[in-house]
Formats: sequence, structure tokens, C-alpha cells
Amino acid sequence: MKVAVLGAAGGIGQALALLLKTQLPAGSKLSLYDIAPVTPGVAVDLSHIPTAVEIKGFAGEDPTPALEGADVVLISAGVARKPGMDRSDLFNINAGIVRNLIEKVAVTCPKALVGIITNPVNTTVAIAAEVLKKAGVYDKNRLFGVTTLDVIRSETFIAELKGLNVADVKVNVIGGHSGVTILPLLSQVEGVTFSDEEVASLTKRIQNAGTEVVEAKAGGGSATLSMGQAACRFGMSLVRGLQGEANIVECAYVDGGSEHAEFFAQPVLLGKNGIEKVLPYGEVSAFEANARDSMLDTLKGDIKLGVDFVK
Ligand SMILES: NC(=O)c1ccc[n+]([C@@H]2O[C@H](COP(=O)([O-])OP(=O)(O)OC[C@H]3O[C@@H](n4cnc5c(N)ncnc54)[C@H](O)[C@@H]3O)[C@@H](O)[C@H]2O)c1
Ligand SMILES: O=C(O)C[C@H](O)C(=O)O
Repeated sequence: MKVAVLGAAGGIGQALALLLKTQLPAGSKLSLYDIAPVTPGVAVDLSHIPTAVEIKGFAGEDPTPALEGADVVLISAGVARKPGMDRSDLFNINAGIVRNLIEKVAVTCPKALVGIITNPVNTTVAIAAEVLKKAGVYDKNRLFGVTTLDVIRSETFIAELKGLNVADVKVNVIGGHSGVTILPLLSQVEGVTFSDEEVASLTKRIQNAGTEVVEAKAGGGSATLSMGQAACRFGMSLVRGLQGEANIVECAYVDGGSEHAEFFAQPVLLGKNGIEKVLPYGEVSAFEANARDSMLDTLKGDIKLGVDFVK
């Protein structure tokens, strides 16, 4: 099993690489790539951790050596928000970065499962899909926008509010990954009830949680450590699915034939070929149905921006 992290010298990349070095199955290979010259050094640093995961780091303009033979590629390369910015403000820089990296993925490891972390996810995933289509290697079951941070935030905040053991809290988060497009399905959480006020305020907190971190870091970036954990959880789920483990389900932003939009975050069953099955997200409350329908213009606009960028 080989996992490549692109953007590996960054805040997310380093945290993710550390977690993968300690959690990937014995015998795995972990390859780190970033334009930053420090990247081989990051790999040397991590290589001193005693796990049976072989790690190599690559810097420079060409990610090809890091991508050769990769089964899973996780991409966090690009710039992060500062206070006052929206995720869409990152489009101008990150769109080109994702396009260029995916062009290399298409040539070097077209069968890899690709998880896109780089924002704006609603748009960068559409960019990746168009690039892969252009190269003739698009497989909708192998491309994912990583929305796991919305899921772990929801689990954490629900457990805090209701005094639950966070390990017992499971929640689907559907839609996309920005503002109103993030929709936690609180009505489905087992063993708790929420008042209307709690639903409204908790939904808002989950939707604005990225901004909560951006403001707290006061110009020093956005979520990196919680995102490293979220990306590791998602990456490990991809790996476990590839290894044939049963019942691996995660919410992700995928081209899953949704009736709502070309890309939509919802639960998917993972397996040896990526998505084995797109799962229904279940019954929703009137509040959730309204929030879902109201987000669609925004989400479709975000997707169109990505499609038009490549066309
Ligand atoms: N999906 C999510 O839930 C989520 C959560 C948090 C952050 N993000 C996004 O992830 C991205 C990275 O955030 P971060 O905090 O790690 O930023 P960061 O600035 O700490 O790291 C980004 C890294 O990307 C590298 N990079 C830039 N251009 C590159 C290229 N062409 N090839 C390879 N590497 C390149 C930089 O050198 C840097 O090391 C941002 O776009 C951020 O908005 C997404
Ligand atoms: O908010 C951001 O800009 C980063 C990330 O998308 C997050 O949700 O924390």
C-alpha cells in the first residue's frame, strides 16, 4: 500500500504525515511531496519513528516521483484562509495548483484513490474531475472531496452539548464544504433530541467552525491539526477499503449520482475500487430539507466555477 501526501510540508500535510506514519499498516510506503525544500527533511524526521512504514520525501516542481505506484493520494497543497476571507477567495491560487497536480496524477497513478483537501473543496473537486476526464482516466468512484472535518466537528460539538461519550456519536454531514453547504443531519443522531434553538445554533456553529479556527489563529492560518486527524481518518478508511475490510462507511463529497447536484457529500461504502456503493443519507427533518434545498444554488455555482476553469 502506498500513500502519497501532496502539500506535505504544510500545516495539514505534516500533521497528516505524522499520523499516517504511525497508523498505516506494516509494510506500507508513505511518500511526501511539497514545493517546499524542507520536505525531504520532514520525511527524514518522521523516518526516525519506529513503525514499519517506509517514508520518502520529495521537493521541487515535479510530484511524479512521489506519485509513482501510489494507491491513495491526499492533496492539501495550496494556500489557507486568513481572517476576513471566504474559502472561495482561495480559488485564484488553489485552482491552478490542484489542476497541475491532478494532471500529474492522471499520467502517473490514474488508478489511485484521490482525496482533495485543498479549498475551496466544492470547486477543486470539480476541477480535478474535469482534468481527469480530459485525460481520459476519470473514474467517479476514485475521487473524493474530504469533508471528514465537518463530521468530526459535529461529533465533538454534539457530545459536548449533550454530555455524551464522543465515541458513541455518529452523524452524517451532507452537501459540500463551505458555509451553508455544510449540513449536519442532527435529527438522525441516536439517543438525543435537540430543541429547535439547539438545532439552529449547532448547525450554525458547525457551518462556521472553520472560521472559528481562522479567527482564533488571527492570521496564522486555518485548521491544520484537527484537519490532519480528519484526513488521517478518511485516508485510513480508503486504505482499509482497498484492503478488503467490510463496512467502511464515510461521508465524502463525491460524484455519486445525487439528485441534488453533480457533486454532493453523503455517506459512501468504501471498498477495493474506492466507492463500492453510494448510500442514501436517510430521512431528514423539515429544517434539514429546507437547508438542503436552499444550499443548492450556492453549491451548483461552486461546481460550475470549477468545470468552467478547466474547459
Ligand atoms: N477540506 C478541509 O476540510 C480543509 C480543512 C482545513 C484546510 N483546508 C485547506 O487545505 C489547504 C492547505 O492548508 P494548510 O493549513 O496545510 O496550508 P499550509 O500553507 O500550511 O500548507 C500548504 C502547503 O502547500 C504547499 N504547496 C503550495 N503549492 C504547492 C504545489 N504546487 N505543489 C505542492 N505543494 C504546494 C506549500 O508549500 C505548503 O507547504 C488550504 O487550501 C486550506 O484551505 C481544507
Ligand atoms: O475554514 C477553512 O478555511 C479551512 C477548512 O475548510 C475548515 O473547515 O477548517
